[in-house]
Order: sequence, then C-alpha cells, then structure tokens
Amino acid sequence: MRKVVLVTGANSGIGLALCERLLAHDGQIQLCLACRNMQRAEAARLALLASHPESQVALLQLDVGSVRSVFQAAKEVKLRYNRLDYIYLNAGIMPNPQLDIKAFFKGLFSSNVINMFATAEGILTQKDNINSDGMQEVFATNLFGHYLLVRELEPLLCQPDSISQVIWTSSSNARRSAFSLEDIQHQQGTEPYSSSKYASDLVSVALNRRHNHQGLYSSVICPGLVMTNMTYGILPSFFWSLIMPIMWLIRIFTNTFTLTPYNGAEALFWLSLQKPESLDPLAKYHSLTSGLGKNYTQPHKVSEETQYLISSSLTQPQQKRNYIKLTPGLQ
Ligand SMILES: NC(=O)C1=CN([C@@H]2O[C@H](COP(=O)(O)OP(=O)(O)OC[C@H]3O[C@@H](n4cnc5c(N)ncnc54)[C@H](OP(=O)(O)O)[C@@H]3O)[C@@H](O)[C@H]2O)C=CC1
Ligand SMILES: CC(C)CCC[C@@H](C)[C@H]1CC[C@H]2C3=C(CC[C@]12C)[C@@]1(C)CCC(=O)[C@@H](C)[C@@H]1CC3
Repeated sequence: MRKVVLVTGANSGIGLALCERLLAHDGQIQLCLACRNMQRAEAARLALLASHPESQVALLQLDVGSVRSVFQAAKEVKLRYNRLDYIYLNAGIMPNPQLDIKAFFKGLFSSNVINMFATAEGILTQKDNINSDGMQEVFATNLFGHYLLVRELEPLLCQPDSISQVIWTSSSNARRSAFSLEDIQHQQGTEPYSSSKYASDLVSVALNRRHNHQGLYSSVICPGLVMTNMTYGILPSFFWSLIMPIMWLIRIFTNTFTLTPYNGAEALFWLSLQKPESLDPLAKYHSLTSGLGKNYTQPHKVSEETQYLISSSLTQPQQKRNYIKLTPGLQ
C-alpha cells in the first residue's frame, strides 16, 4: 500500500530536503506538500518531480498561522485521503530575530561556549506580531495551527489496525525558562520561538499519552543549526558567507552544526524508518553531523524539570485549562 505523507513548510529548507530524501528512499509514497504560498509550493513540486519523475507529489494550501486555513486544509485532506501514515509538522517562523552581540562575545570566552553554539541560549530574542486571528504569530504558526491540524486529522491518524507518526520539527533552542503555563502564547516575553518549541515538546508527550493506544505516535526532533531562509534572517547572507569557514571549523567541536538542509533533515528521515513503538516519547531526536561530514541521529532525554512539568501539569485538570487560552473570537 502506498504510504501517505504530509509535510508542512515543504517548499524550502529542511522541509523540502526531507521530501527529497523521502522520495529518494521510496518513490511509491503519496507525498503532500502543505504550503501557504502556492507559487512556491508549485516550484518545489517541479523540483521534486525533476529528480523523481515517476513520483506522486500533491499540493495542499495551508497557512498554519490561520485557524480558518487549518480547518479548510484538514477538510480537504479528509476528502482526498482515507489514511495518513506520516505528518511532519515542520513549518516554522522566527520573526525579527535580534542577536545580543555583547552576550555572544561574553559566551565565546566562557565554559558555556559549546552549549551557546548548540542552543543559542541567552543570545537570541525575537519581536513577535499579532496575527489576523488575534493570536501571537509565533505561537499560532509554530504550535497552535499544527496542534489544530492534528486534532482535525485524528480520524485519519487513528485508523484501526494501522500505525501513524506525527513528527515535529522542534529545536534545541526550546527552553523551560522561556515557557510559562500562565502565558502560553508568550505575550510577555522576548523569546517566543524558544517558548513555542518548548510547548511543542510538551504537546508531543501529551499526544502520546492520549493516542498511543490508537496507534498514533508523536516525536520531536532538532535539525541542528541549518543554513535556511530562517537563519539568513538572523544575520545578512554576506556575513554568513564570510564566516562559513569558521562554521565548518566549529563543527569539529559541536556536531550540532549540520549546516545543510539535507543534513538537518537526518532525524526527520531517520524517524520514518523506525518502529514508532520503539521510540522514547521523552526524547528529542537530534540530527548531528560529525567533523568529517557523517550524519547520524541521537536521542536526548528531556530534562528532569520538564519530566516533572509533564507529569504534574498534564494530569491536573485546573492547569489543563490554562493550556489553550483562546482569543475571544475563537472561543
Ligand atoms: N534552520 C535552523 O537552523 C533550524 C530550524 N528549525 C526549524 O525547522 C523548521 C523549518 O525551518 P527552516 O527550513 O530552517 O526554514 P525555512 O524558512 O526555509 O522554512 C520554513 C518553512 O515554513 C513555512 N511556513 C512559515 N510560516 C508558515 C505558515 N504560516 N503556514 C505554512 N507554512 C509556513 C515556510 O513557507 P514560506 O516559504 O511561505 O515562508 C517554509 O516553507 C522550522 O520549524 C524551524 O523552526 C529548528 C532548528 C534549527
Ligand atoms: C558561528 C559564528 C562565528 C557566529 C554565529 C553566531 C549566531 C548567529 C549563531 C550561534 C548559535 C546559532 C544558533 C541558531 C541561530 C544562529 C546562532 C544564534 C539557532 C537559534 C537557529 C534556530 C534554532 O532552532 C536553533 C537550533 C539554533 C541554535 C544555534
């Protein structure tokens, strides 16, 4: 049977590289590129068909940052397919990133330098926007739209006698300290990206608790630092080109500098080959690339603090209510 695979944010970067790798491995899959911009989606489809002319690549209009679009797209998916084997929740944004140069140089000469390069802890903030649904844009795009999509597609994902995988592109930038149950949209802080990725790690655990018995398994990955439109938004591209030799050098000390979308997609691709029952629901799977350019995937257990948060908050009804504080228009 032809597996059905849906990828959000499939028209560029890690999402597109993943599609290329999935088709190279199995040309029989039914691949659905879920993108907000249909011109860019068509360009991606043509690029994929150029290298895999026999493959089945469909397009789906989806703006994950819009509740209406998510409902429409889910409806369309239910009309087109009667099963969904893999759903990659990969679309993501980091608007108006600000690099704290002073903190960066301070970190460079501290014992925390490797961690700083792997996670950007303490050196990166963003300025969020409000979207047309009245929600914080980063939360709505990176987390909420994807969550709604999974909920809407439950009938396809939880088919009797079949297994499905939900795979989130999270980040090692996800940090407990950036996330608050009292402010899940991160209206108050300056690290909405970190907060949204941490929230996706929590939601993934919750999905496993809720749906494993129905054959739905959820996992999170970190692709490492990858040169994509997202990272080109942090520093100007000429600067990245200038420091590229340094980046290759840094890779000798931290294998988290995967750098190319192909390498960054390693853990996403690797997960598609695993038996989901054998995966650790409390792990984040990291794409890593050695100094010699070898790709591999490694699980990192979530912190004890996170495990505590999961076991206390996901089981207490009064705190559950704080999870999704919808805007008045959506209630
Ligand atoms: N690059 C990196 O170093 C890292 C990236 N990640 C994560 O990887 C994922 C992919 O990002 P990456 O490939 O790097 O960056 P890109 O900017 O290349 O890809 C992001 C993709 O998401 C899509 N997207 C953004 N907003 C929406 C939306 N509202 N609805 C639908 N699609 C949308 C973009 O579409 P469009 O072309 O229309 O903008 C694009 O296809 C993200 O979740 C990011 O957080 C995690 C860790 C590190
Ligand atoms: C390497 C150079 C000499 C200087 C580059 C400094 C910073 C621009 C980078 C250092 C660590 C990087 C990083 C990210 C962005 C660019 C840096 C801050 C991410 C936050 C990109 C998105 C993610 O999700 C994370 C996994 C990345 C973590 C590391």
